Amino acid sequence: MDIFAPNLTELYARARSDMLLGLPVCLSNDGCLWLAGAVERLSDARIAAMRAGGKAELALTHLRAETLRIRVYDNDLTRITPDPLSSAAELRDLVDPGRDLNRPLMGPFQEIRGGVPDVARLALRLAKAAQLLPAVLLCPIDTTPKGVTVLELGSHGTPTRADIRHVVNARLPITATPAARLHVFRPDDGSVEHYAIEIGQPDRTQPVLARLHSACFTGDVLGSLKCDCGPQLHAALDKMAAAGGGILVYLNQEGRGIGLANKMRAYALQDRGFDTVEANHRLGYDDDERDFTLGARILSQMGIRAVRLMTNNPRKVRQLETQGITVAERVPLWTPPTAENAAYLRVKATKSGHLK
Ligand SMILES: Nc1nc2c(ncn2[C@@H]2O[C@H](COP(=O)(O)OP(=O)(O)OP(=O)(O)O)[C@@H](O)[C@H]2O)c(=O)[nH]1
Ligand SMILES: [Zn+2]
Repeated sequence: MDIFAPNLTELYARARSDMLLGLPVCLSNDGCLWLAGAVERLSDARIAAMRAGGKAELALTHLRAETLRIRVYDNDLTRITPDPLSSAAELRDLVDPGRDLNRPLMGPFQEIRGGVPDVARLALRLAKAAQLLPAVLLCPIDTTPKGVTVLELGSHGTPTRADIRHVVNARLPITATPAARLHVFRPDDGSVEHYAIEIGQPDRTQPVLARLHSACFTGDVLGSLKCDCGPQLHAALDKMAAAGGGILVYLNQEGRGIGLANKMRAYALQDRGFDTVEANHRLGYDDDERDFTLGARILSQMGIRAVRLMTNNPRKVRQLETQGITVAERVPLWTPPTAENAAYLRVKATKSGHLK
């Protein structure tokens, strides 16, 4: 095997980057070839070239389909035949919920049944991994155009979770305590880095006070009043400092894993009356796209086997436990609600199963 040839993890990472660049990727399934590109990023010229053969499918998640009242035949996704003349902007209109209310009479849509939904499923997965709107254009082709990344379905399987490596750590005195260190972790699939803030010298022979915090640029950095992230972050660090030790894993899964651009799309929908869960669904995303197993792997690498986890979210507890980290205790982490975040916190409790 050619030592410079990308392995499966590296190929998927390339395909994800291509999607983000607006380049189609080639998906090969049982000898059939498809070009697949994320609608959000495709130019008119690339769409025209992809559709040169005359056939095309537009794939959306079932959640986006439900918003557009499109029938779903493939459980988690739907495929429709796009208008042969539709421009890049018109396709984007269809997939971007920010425009739904401007164009209330979209449709009727021509659903596609049969065929191979697995190709669409993989393409949607790549668009999500690139934190784009989960909507892809798929066009069958005869030969792979030069330079296009090729992924084969089935034969190689899909890559398992990439390893994550400790890169560096250094002392970082912070407001909560001068006794803090920042560790940086880097996944092998070229995705975003994650951090761990180690407070004091936690006793690893006992369950360690820990938190998995998900990035929230608006709350953590700007002090947004729409959520409780900033106050939770600082309360957690203060409690760890008061207890003499702890580890806060800072996962760069902004917006529950959909990225800041999509979170802001969701906020715009919330200003039109949708709640935090409904807004994600209208985008085509699940309400929570985070992978907490990353947190478990970071904790394991730091020599942590058991934790007292500061959270109100039972999913975090479950996912840590399935990854072999013992959650000896769940420590509630409440901050006083504000007029701006009360409704958001209520929806987390009623729809997302957050505990009191
Ligand atoms: N998509 C979306 N993400 C949001 C919204 N409000 C906050 N977030 C994100 O939600 C996440 C909140 O993370 P956490 O506080 O770690 O998680 P949690 O599920 O609330 O659980 P605990 O705080 O541990 O109880 C962050 O990634 C925020 O960016 C929203 O309205 N929509
Ligand atoms: Zn937040």
